[in-house]
Amino acid sequence: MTGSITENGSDNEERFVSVCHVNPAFENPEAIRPADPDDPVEEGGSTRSVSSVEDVDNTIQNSRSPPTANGHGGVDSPPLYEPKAEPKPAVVVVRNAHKSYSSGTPVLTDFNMTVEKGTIYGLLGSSGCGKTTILSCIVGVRRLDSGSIYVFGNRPGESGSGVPGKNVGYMPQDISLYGDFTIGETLTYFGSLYCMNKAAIEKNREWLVEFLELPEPSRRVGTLSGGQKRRVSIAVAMIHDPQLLILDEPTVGVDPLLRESIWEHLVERVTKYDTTVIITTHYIEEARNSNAIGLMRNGKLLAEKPPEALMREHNAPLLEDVVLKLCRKDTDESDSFDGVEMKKHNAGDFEANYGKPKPKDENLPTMAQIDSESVGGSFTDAIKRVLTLGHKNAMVLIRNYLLLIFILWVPAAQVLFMCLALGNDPKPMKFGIVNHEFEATGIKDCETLLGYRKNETCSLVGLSCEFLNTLPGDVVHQRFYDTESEARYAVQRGKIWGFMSFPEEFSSAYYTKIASSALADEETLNGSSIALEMDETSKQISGTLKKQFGDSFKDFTKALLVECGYSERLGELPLQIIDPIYGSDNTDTREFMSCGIMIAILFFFPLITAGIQYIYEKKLGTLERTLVAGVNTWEIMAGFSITTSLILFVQTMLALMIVTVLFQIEVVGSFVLCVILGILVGLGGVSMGFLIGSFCKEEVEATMLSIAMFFPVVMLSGIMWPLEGMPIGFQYFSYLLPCQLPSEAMRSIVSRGWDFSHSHVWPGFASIVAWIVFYWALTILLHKKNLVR
Ligand SMILES: Nc1ncnc2c1ncn2[C@@H]1O[C@H](COP(=O)(O)OP(=O)(O)OP(=O)(O)O)[C@@H](O)[C@H]1O
Repeated sequence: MTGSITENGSDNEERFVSVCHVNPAFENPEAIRPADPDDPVEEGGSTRSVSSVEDVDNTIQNSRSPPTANGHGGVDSPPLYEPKAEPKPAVVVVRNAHKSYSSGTPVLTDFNMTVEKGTIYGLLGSSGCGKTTILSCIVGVRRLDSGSIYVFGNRPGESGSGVPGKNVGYMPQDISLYGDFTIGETLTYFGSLYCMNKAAIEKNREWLVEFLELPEPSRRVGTLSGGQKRRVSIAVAMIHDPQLLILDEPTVGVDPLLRESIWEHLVERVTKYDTTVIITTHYIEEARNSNAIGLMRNGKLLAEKPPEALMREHNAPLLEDVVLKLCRKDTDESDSFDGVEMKKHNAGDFEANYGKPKPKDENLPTMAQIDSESVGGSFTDAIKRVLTLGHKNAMVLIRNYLLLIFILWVPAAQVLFMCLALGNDPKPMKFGIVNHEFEATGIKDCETLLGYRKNETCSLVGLSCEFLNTLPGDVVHQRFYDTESEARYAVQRGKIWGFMSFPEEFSSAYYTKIASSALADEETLNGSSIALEMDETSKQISGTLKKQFGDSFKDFTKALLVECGYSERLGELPLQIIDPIYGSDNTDTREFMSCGIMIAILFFFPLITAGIQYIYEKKLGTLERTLVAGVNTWEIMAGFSITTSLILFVQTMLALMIVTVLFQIEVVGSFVLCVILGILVGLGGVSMGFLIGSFCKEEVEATMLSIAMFFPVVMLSGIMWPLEGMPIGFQYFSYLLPCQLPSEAMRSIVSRGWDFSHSHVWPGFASIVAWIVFYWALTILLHKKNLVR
């Protein structure tokens, strides 16, 4: 949008057009012809253009000799109307404004500005001098470090200023529109944000499409050219007929004829409806049509006067010359301070008009007041805006339906993968057997031995094989070895997890032990023991194997006792484990983990997507536009939450179906409670996503932060491992995490069937609601304090 001095006339077509052909149009539209890069303007024998403030600055930097006035190609055409002599009440007043960004370099230094009601104020200045910064402070999306701004007599954001809100129309420098929306949808969306009724939106929309020569309203914004997008952006700023119109470089990339008609329309608006317009432009001569010019340089206002007065005062036929002179003067004054720009702001022009500014507010010019009726601050309007935002979010998702399908399925797919991989009892496990009973009987395999046993009742041969036969084949893969050293070597080679060895006299000794345990001697006791040697490096494997051996041995003993005419209860431990109260004998760790996993995924996935979407909207500029439309942070969050709740409903249902249908985990309690909890947890994630999105600048930052939080939260919330397994301090700390109590509540509903009133259930709901409130409060506070990056 800006360019360097064009020596050959072909560098920057847009600007070139503005210099050579625009201004005549104001006087003589017939003189307009399309831009021709090969049609440079003669300037003192060479072709050059010094029409933008950039050019002026560059000219000063590059050579201290000014270009001749009549060589600029600008035409000494009169402005569209004469400046008005009487001072009018001020709409925008800026006093002693200071602002710097995080880099620390001051962008605004002692900046003063006054914009009168019903005027066009042309803010000129080279690239990077702070024009956009001051405009964003005026519309209330940024704050000054010090100094004050008054809009319609109030500070931006104060009730009554209507700014941000209905009283201002803001066209940011960037396009800041949704590429997937059509032109019609875009205008309807912003019109609805201003709570306009359908008829008014329709009327203004039709007019703007015609006036700004927009393509047909059904065209998607993303498919338009840069200039067309810019015109849609102007239309958005005007859709609600605001009293204050702030346009940041609206004429860049716009056809000269259209540029002329935009200016004409602005003039008409100002004269007919007393609208106030602040416009920035790099095309100096274009700004002659303003009532007042504010010339900015390095964050300060060098002059603020009607263009005619400036030209008269500086005895210059062109506004460009005035700008040049003022910039040169400023540079000279700065240089006189040993090259350090320490010159205090020259507020002479400003003071001549409005008196010496004081830190207090008493010297403010009379303030224009707005019609308080027009400020859309009612609760009904807020609800309308929330619904409009919700509708917009839904449209964005529907337009990206592949993304929507992905979003709906991802949590369910993650639950599926997690449940497939985690919490199952390990199987099969290879285990070695050294059976010395084979040597005693002379039979070398269990199959033959068991064949013998079948023909006899209470046979005291081959009990080792009887026991091995009770071990489930899909859990324990048995591998036979002749000696312990062979089996031990196999363990050392990592081929088996351990081995068991049966003594030669195992059958008779074990029978003696169970039949007359009180009389059993040392030899009998030794002979009835099975020795286990194991690789204990994996507690899950060795623990599962030991449990399996214990269970199978109990079953084997009971069967033997019955076969030999004894009560099977002799084979039971004194510790009787009766039917479980909750869960079942064969409940695996997956059942324990699945609820926590579901909660963790339903929290973190929306967290990341919300954070990324928020940052995307920030970068796109649509968030800024929405805020300038008077939408509050809570309304944006509520609008997003409406759409997300529907998505979360589907996500929770799908995740629960995976758990119940595919993994056969029965939901003993209320399914509805589970769904509500899932949605609340997702909303908790969304709320935290907003918080993260507020202080992260880039999507990658938000993603990395979310990933960094995922594992600690999951690990410390008792999802993978019972809380009792953690150091006591961490156990208490885990109650402060957003997933801990909801996981416990979900587990209690699913596995134990407890209802909402249970002390393990309601705290899960209460804690996630508290977290949502906390995240919302913090996000709103960040926005209020302007700490959003
Ligand atoms: N968010 C930000 N963080 C840090 N620095 C910023 C930020 N926005 C702007 N700046 C810096 O502040 C200075 C003024 O920027 P600003 O956008 O207000 O200039 P401008 O006059 O509007 O420029 P242009 O005409 O090119 O749009 C520039 O140096 C810019 O790099």
